[in-house]
Amino acid sequence: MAAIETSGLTKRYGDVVAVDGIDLTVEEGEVFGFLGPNGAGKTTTIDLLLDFIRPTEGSATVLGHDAQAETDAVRERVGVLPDGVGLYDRSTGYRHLEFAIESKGGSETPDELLDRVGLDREAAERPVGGYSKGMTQRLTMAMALAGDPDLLVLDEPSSGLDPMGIREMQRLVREEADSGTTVFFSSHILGQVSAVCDRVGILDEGELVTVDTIEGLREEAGVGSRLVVEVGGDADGRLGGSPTGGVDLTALPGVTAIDREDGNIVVSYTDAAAKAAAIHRLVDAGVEVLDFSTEEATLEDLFAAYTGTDAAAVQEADDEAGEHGDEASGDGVTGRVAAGIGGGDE
Ligand SMILES: Nc1ncnc2c1ncn2[C@@H]1O[C@H](COP(=O)(O)OP(=O)(O)OP(=O)(O)O)[C@@H](O)[C@H]1O
Repeated sequence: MAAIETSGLTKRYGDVVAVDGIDLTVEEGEVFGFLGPNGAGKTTTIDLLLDFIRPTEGSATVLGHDAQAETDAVRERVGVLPDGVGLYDRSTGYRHLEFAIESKGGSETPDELLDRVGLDREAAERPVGGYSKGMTQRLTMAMALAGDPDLLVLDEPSSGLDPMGIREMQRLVREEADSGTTVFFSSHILGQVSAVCDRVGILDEGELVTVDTIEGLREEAGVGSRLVVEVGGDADGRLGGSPTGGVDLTALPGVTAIDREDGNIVVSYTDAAAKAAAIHRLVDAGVEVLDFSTEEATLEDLFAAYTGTDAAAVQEADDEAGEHGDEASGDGVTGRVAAGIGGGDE
């Protein structure tokens, strides 16, 4: 049974097609990254899965239950970290956790959940109205973990976290996955998705443009990486004039092209294992390898290849998120991405 299955899932608001005929399967136990620029339709899709809104067309099942007809069964088994959560400002962190545990029929204590997300107990005694964005995000993550859900739905979970907070969140996601929980994780921050996800779906203007592993995406998008090998003076003789002469590097799995640039041999590859294999093959052929370096295709290149957007703008948003963490307002990052890559509505 799939953890999430959608068929032609569509949501229109007047002329705006927020989600456009999505067919998506997320397998049980996987960590699935739902990646897209702001305004791509990520939150709308999540809201459809949880029956916060109704589809214009199409259907969805969550953990085998119809998302619209069996909402209670779905919500019992799903932990949700929503984008822009509404907490009760005057209630303490503890009160929120007690409520979450009770409503999910959980057996854990609030302290256990606090420890898992790294929120201290003294903070949990205070009303949440005074929390920073990062503290709020940790608390809502703790609430999502209450009752040991079978599926975790995290909408931009790293929003407001500093780099260490982001790493802790990623560790939590992997821990949950290791214990069998399926994780559906939306983000516009590419590095965060690639660090934890088994597979990624890229959403652009409401359409699911591709679903694959990160490696698979690299291969399919043709934005491979390059190995630049500096070779000794007699290399040309050994290589017989062609880029690598009798040394057939293109036969290596994951190698897509061989070129010569400024006397160097440039191996383009989509599989990291090809790097060492190419060096060994050259050395075995008697070529003098003086030095080598790699130029990795960035995730920004990958994202740009799929969404036709500007990789530099995506990189800027990624950097911004990493540098400012707790201080950065989600809106600041949102505005920059929307302006840079044109996917937003703000
Ligand atoms: N209630 C609504 N009424 C009208 N349009 C809406 C509504 N909710 C969403 N939209 C539009 O649907 C599109 C998708 O929005 P959605 O919030 O799902 O995107 P997103 O990928 O989650 O982006 P973000 O990260 O900015 O939240 C946008 O163009 C948005 O303006």
